[in-house]
Amino acid sequence: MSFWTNLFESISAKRPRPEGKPAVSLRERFSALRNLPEFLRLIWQTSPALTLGNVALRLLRAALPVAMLYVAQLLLDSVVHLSQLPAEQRPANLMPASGYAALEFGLAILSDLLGRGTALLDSLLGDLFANRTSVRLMEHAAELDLDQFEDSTFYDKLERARRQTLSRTVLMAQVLSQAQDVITMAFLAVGLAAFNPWLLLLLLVAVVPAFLGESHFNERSYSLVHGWTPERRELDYLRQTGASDETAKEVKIFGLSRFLIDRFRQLSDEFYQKNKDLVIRRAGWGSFFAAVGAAGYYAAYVYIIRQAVLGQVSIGQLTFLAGSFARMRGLLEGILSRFSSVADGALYLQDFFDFFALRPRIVRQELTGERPIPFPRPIRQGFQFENVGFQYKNGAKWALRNLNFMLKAGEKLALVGENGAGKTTLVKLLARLYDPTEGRILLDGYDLREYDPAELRQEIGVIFQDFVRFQLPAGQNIAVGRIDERQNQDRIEGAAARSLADSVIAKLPQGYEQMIGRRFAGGVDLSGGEWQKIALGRAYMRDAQLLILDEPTAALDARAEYEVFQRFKELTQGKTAVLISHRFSTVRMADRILVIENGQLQELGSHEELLAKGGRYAELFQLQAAGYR
Ligand SMILES: Nc1ncnc2c1ncn2[C@@H]1O[C@H](COP(=O)(O)OP(=O)(O)OP(=O)(O)O)[C@@H](O)[C@H]1O
Repeated sequence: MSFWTNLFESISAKRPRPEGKPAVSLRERFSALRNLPEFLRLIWQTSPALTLGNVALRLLRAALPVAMLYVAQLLLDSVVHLSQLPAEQRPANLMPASGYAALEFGLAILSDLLGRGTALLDSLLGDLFANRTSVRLMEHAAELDLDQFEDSTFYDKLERARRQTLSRTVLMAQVLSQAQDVITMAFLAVGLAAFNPWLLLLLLVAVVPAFLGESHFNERSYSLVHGWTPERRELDYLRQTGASDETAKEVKIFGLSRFLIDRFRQLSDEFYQKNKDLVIRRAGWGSFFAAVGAAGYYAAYVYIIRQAVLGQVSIGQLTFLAGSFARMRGLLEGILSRFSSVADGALYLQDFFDFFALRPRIVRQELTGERPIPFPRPIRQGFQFENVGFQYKNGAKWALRNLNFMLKAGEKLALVGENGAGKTTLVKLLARLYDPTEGRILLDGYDLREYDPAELRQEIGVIFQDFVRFQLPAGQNIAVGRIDERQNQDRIEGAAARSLADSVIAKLPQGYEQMIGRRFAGGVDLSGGEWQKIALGRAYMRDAQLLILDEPTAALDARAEYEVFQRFKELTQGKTAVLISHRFSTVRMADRILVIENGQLQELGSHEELLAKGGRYAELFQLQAAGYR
């Protein structure tokens, strides 16, 4: 005990632990193995036929080594027997030996075929499993809440779960090979134990140190990689920012590439150094343990040869035993070292399952016991904010507080306020991307949380100021507003006409089929205002009862903006709408205007009322008007 403890302490003496990240204990590694049954279940679900085939081939392969060794023993003994016959009798007695030789040849061919068969099934099953897993990861990520995406520990989890997609297929092959080798071992052990059980013990002594060493270094490397997840994310970010179409413009103008490259180099060098120390120590100790293993093997070999010399075993048995011992040593070493990589794989699986264990919190809730509450069509009263307050998880202050007002059905409400006042946050609460931290929002008398979030979102169309520029054909870029209608060309063109995107698309060489954005071959990029018209088209694509436009016209020229809003009033007749804008020419078209300051409601009323009141709105309006005079 103390020898090994000292040994391992000396191995790890000079290695600083990755900052703040505790190493993974052997117990944790063992307990991570409990993830394997679930993992195997997932593999089985991927393809029962491929899994069964794989297992069957491996079972056959497991029995082959002992069969081959045994046939070799018979062959040798019969050759020795043959050599002891008078020369003239030999040709007539060739049969058993040549039969064994043919059998051995057959087994060798079979072994090769089975090896290739399992490799093939492994690769097919692995590919299928990796694809299914990626799909499941995407599906699950789609179910989660926005604030979960804004949490960096969540991202680290997602990152580790994603990164391991490939290694999971390796893990699968390892688990299966492990089972196969254990069975082969069992066959060989029976033969060896029948000869002398002490040889089995010698075998363990020869191999266990190598296993412990391997296990120790695997644990170190898992801790290192695990502890470095945030930095690796940063590395990816730097790599991407340094060379992507979205950032190239600013990186060039500001001359940022040196800054980004230096940071990348610094981080990657640091990781390289840490990893280098580890791999060097691992190689050194690995050689030492291999020597211990070899000494054990040769001790056994000498013993078996001695028995042969004493005439206690035949030459055939000598080859069988020496072969078995060598083979078992190889197998046992393989099993033990694979055990630690399987245990590591199982630790990574923990990240994977942890990610799937995350549950969205924004779901339908039963608050009044009346369920399910169908979404009102049409909305009769509107959205009532009752003392609504909201604080971002990672935000120090309240983004919104004490909000009390009614967004009436059919009303066009404009939100006005300085940068960071809380306008976008209010809109996110309406779409239930977040739930209020305090207070509640009622829709026609029921808490928003009582409606099905998916149904709610179907009835709300939001175009955010940072809308996504999808790298898709123009028509599809509008169709994302109602993706199930993407084949409905009339609807797409109707939406484009309302948002003025039709004139943009008319100028594109391939019209609605034109790929936009620069990411893919043949893509054409648009100006900021042209993109905005496309994004606005998404709002019209959707037949929603509540339309929210968060600074939808910021990039539009004056004429386009005027036209957009003229149409907007007509086209959203009877619908409820919320507009966020910093342009008062737009804002004044709304029925009522809500002024937010520091997350609090400051004023609420029509343009005329607020001007007459001479408060904050009047002040901001005059300020902007003065700029035009
Ligand atoms: N995801 C987030 N996590 C933490 N804080 C946030 C987050 N999003 C916004 N905030 C903070 O909440 C406050 C309100 O932000 P919000 O985006 O609602 O402002 P806004 O009125 O829409 O501003 P702008 O006119 O600049 O678009 C700001 O102080 C902002 O820093």
